[in-house]
Amino acid sequence: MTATSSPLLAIEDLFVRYGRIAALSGVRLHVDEGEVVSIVGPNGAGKSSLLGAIAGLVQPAGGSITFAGEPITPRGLERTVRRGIALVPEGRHVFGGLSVLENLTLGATVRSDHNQVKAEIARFFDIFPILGERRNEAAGRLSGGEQQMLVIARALLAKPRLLMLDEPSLGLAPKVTDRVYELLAEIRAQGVTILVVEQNAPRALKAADRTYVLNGGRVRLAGASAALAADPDFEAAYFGLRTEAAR
Ligand SMILES: Nc1ncnc2c1ncn2[C@@H]1O[C@H](COP(=O)(O)OP(=O)(O)OP(=O)(O)O)[C@@H](O)[C@H]1O
Repeated sequence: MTATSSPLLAIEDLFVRYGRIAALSGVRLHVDEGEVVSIVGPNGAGKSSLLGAIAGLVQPAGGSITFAGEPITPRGLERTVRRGIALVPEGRHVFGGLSVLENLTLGATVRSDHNQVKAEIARFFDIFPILGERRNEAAGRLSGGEQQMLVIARALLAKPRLLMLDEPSLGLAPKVTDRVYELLAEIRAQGVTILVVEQNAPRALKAADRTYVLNGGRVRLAGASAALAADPDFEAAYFGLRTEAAR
């Protein structure tokens, strides 16, 4: 058992390498239960590698990841889901040939409370009637925004303690992005902890309690999102420039 004050997710000195490429070099971060935490950074900063390591999909070259007091070792996604971690990867991976309903049902394969699952799917269709109306249509025919809602709902049906999202606003119009972030606020209100990766820094800073700025595989700046939004060093950290303080 963990002490109640321990973070839900704790990462110490994490290294990830792909051959000679260092994707992460000594990352340290934590996420407390009930928090929304964002990781922002440009292309190639190491954001997806970080989520991959937490999800047990990427083998770290060093360091430790602890979730709910237990070490995460790369043993595949199903094990991760059973642990209580759900990952919504970049790029809205719906099963295009399967129906909307079949996609949702797949998210709940680790559960045996089938009536509860049905009730949760019905609730989702209440919130997004358009997806309810199209429940028997192929998911591949939905718009990008609808597919994003569907993959988030599918991840939630595994009843995660930690929901991780990789660039949920990528390629979506601002209004659709608003809707995605409204959905995340509703999910947070249900008590789910959220770790969201974004290149869209203003959006992430608005949504998250705390933010880490990642660049070149290292955390360059971290703190309460409101404070970072006003920090004159924020842009320099994001773009990997030297900050005033470092000069
Ligand atoms: N499978 C891989 N093989 C080799 N290099 C990789 C692999 N995956 C990522 N990299 C490299 O590792 C570094 C970090 O990539 P990563 O995808 O984690 O960053 P990111 O911040 O998520 O970027 P993006 O926003 O472009 O997805 C980059 O230099 C990238 O080219």
